[in-house]
Amino acid sequence: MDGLSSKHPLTAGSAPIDTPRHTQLEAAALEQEMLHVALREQRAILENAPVGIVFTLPGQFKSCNPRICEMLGYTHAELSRLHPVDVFGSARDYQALVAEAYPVLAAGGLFEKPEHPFRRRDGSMMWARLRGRAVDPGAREAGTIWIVEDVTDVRQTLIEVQAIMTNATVGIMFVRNRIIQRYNPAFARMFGYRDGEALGRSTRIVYRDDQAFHDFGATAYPQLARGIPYRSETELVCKDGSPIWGQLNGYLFNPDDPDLGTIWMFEDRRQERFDEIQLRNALLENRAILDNAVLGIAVVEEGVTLHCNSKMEELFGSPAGGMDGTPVRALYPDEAAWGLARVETARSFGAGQVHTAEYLLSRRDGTRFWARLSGRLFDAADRRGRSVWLLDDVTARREAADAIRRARDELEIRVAERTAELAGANALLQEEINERRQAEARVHHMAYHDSLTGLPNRALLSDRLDLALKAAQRNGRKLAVMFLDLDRFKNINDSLGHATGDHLLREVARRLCAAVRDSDTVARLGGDEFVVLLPDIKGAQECAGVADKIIGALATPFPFEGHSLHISPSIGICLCPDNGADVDTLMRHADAAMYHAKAAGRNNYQFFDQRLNQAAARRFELESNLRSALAHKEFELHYQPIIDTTTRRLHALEVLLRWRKGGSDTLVGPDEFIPILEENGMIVPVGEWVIRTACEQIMAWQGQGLAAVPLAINLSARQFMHDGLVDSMRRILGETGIDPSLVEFELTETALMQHGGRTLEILRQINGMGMRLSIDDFGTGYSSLAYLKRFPVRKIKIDRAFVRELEASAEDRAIVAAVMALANSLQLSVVAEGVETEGQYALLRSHGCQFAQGYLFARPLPAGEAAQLLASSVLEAIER
Ligand SMILES: Nc1nc2c(ncn2[C@@H]2O[C@H](COP(=O)(O)O[C@H]3[C@@H](O)[C@H](n4cnc5c(=O)[nH]c(N)nc54)O[C@@H]3COP(=O)(O)O)[C@@H](O)[C@H]2O)c(=O)[nH]1
Repeated sequence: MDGLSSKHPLTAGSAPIDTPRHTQLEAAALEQEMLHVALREQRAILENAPVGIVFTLPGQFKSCNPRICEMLGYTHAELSRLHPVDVFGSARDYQALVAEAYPVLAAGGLFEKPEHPFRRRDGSMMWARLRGRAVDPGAREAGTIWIVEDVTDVRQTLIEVQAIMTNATVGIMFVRNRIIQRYNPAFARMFGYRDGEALGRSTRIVYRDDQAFHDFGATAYPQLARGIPYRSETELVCKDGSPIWGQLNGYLFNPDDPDLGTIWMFEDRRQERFDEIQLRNALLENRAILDNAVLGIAVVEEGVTLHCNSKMEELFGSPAGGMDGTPVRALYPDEAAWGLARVETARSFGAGQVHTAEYLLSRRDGTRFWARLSGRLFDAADRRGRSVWLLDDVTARREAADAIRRARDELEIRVAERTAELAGANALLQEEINERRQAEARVHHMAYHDSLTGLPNRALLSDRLDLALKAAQRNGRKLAVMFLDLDRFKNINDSLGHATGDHLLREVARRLCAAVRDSDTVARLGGDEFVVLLPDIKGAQECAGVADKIIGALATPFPFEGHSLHISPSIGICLCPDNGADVDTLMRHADAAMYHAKAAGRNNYQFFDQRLNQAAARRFELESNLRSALAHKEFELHYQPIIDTTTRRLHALEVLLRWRKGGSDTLVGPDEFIPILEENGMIVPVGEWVIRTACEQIMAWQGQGLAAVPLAINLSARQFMHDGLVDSMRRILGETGIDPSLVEFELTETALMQHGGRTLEILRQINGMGMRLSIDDFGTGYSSLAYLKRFPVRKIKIDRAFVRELEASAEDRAIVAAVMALANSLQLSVVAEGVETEGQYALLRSHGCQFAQGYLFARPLPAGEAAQLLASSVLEAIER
């Protein structure tokens, strides 16, 4: 490898020349000189050659130039000592190259290898282009000359370029004379060609048609020729004819040598174009939306309207584009409104929220309208950044809302008023309901209770008795019904007045209730009639105990307004089941027993027995017969004389009613039937009949020429209370033509007291007609000086109860004396009734009694007999 050194100079290869000696010498010297020159030149070439030159013998470097040392990093001496294999990557690599090169070298050919790796002294690899030629192809040991060209950098560059080509996402194509020289995988993918498929083909294949191919060439190549890269976005076509849109960039390889061709890079921008189209469409759509939006839309930045839609301009009365670049402040009517809007907007944006509010805004012409604004920052992080605002004219809505609010307020007022009215009405209604309920309760209570005492009435008693009967029958127990009537209550009531009577009844009710158990029922049937129901009783003995208790309870006088009232009961007792098993029977039997108690002297109790039932039956029969008695003309009048005690002559006749029951011979006395007539009200027509008949009788007697004596006609309490009494009397007087002074009416104290304030008026009317009045049964009631003074009565009649014992009773005599004194002081006449003995008569006369009536003089006489009495002879008999 030192063949390039001076030890073994290479020959010039020229042949010896046959010249003269000196000439030969000179020629030789010249030749020598020329050889030296040539040798120096060659050495200079070898030493300065940019490629490595090595002369190898089998297994050794014979010689080499500096460049190869430089390439491999060895000194010349180091390299000379190496075996060639040392500069190869491995022995196998060396062997492989020798095996590859030897046939070529042996054949005298030039062995070439574009690149082969060698290992440098520092271990790094060097890629070199190898060219070798045997010095003597026939003699391997003659050695081989190798030219070694370092292509490491070029190779690296090629690798890098290849890598770029391979991995580029853009399509790259090398073109020369519009023929495709090379293209990368990306190009192949984009245009649908396989590797190498498009090589050598015209670039026409990427154009739509010839015209496009031509047009492109006409545009691009002149530009490239001027050294200006070609750039454009263009549409090409793929192998399958589909269009492909992309960015096309073209360059000349070497502007100085256009023939080297061009390089084209194509970036597929179909997606971007699609996105752009989409974006453009979206923008167009947005623009259309904005322009057609019913809301005003504006973009605002730093208090300035950047742009807005046509609706916004319309709302503010601005021409197209008139609001762009104008301050938002101008949209507000004043500084205060603008300031408030800013503060509120800043607060919302600061909180990362959309700002929504309603503001009064100002149009371009100064008019105002209410707008609902809704602003949103483009970037929530940039509070001072750009914002978009939606604006809606809500004036109409607000006015409508105001109208609705006003209407609602008015409605609420009206509703409140109406509610108040309704509440009032409701309260009234409620009050009415309550009143009605109370009234109903009262009515119900009244229906079942006695209004005076509050005790159960007949109806409620009947219910309770019915229930008690069923319970008693179910349980096999007894019950008792006690019928209770107050003795002489009528006298107290008539003489002391209703108020006293009422008070007494209430007190009696209270004491009765206190006397029995709570489980017993005390009822008031009316008047002075009470019933006590004992629903659970063992027998008659227990009943008698209760009756005694009641009698005891009422025995204590009842104090009232300074009076000490005495009352006693007559009690009739009836037991179930002994005396009856139903309500009617028990009530009827108890009633009958009560009458029996009355008959037995009052202030006692009597148990029912069947005989009483018969009496009750008779009473019932009487009552039913009485109803037809008047029509059947079964009544007749008897007349009892009243004599003047001074002359013992007939003074008057008392008219006494008799009932010829059923037209029989026996007469029924008034004590038996008058109470019944009073009870059923028939006393009014019967009483009128009595007055009329008596008057007619007088007229008849007068017509017969008999002496005219006054007639004393009894008026019962109920008759006196009847409203038609006075008219009836006036009618009878008129119709009979009787002298009114011949008619005298006898009224009991009871009757006089029962009519209250009307009594005096009626008495005056009777008196005013010329008829006279007297007080019957005087002394049995509450004989009051006051009414004697006030009432227009002429006469009082001492009850026969005081006359009966007159001879024996000093007390009765004292009473008669007192009555006489009273009558005298009031200038009243006195009639004593029931005079049966001369002794009684004498005593009465001695007390100054002017008139007397009794069996001593005459019994009540039929009209015929009374007419005879009127004859003087009979009068003589009376006078005796
Ligand atoms: N409202 C009416 N009441 C009338 C009428 N007719 C009668 N009466 C009243 O009936 C009661 C009973 O009357 P009478 O049975 O007729 O008894 C009268 C006399 O017979 C009776 N008398 C008369 N003298 C005696 C006597 O000496 N002893 C005795 N034991 N009885 C005698 O007295 C009755 C008259 O009483 P008076 O009326 O109080 O004067 C009786 O209360 C009548 O009032 C009538 O039409 N309407």
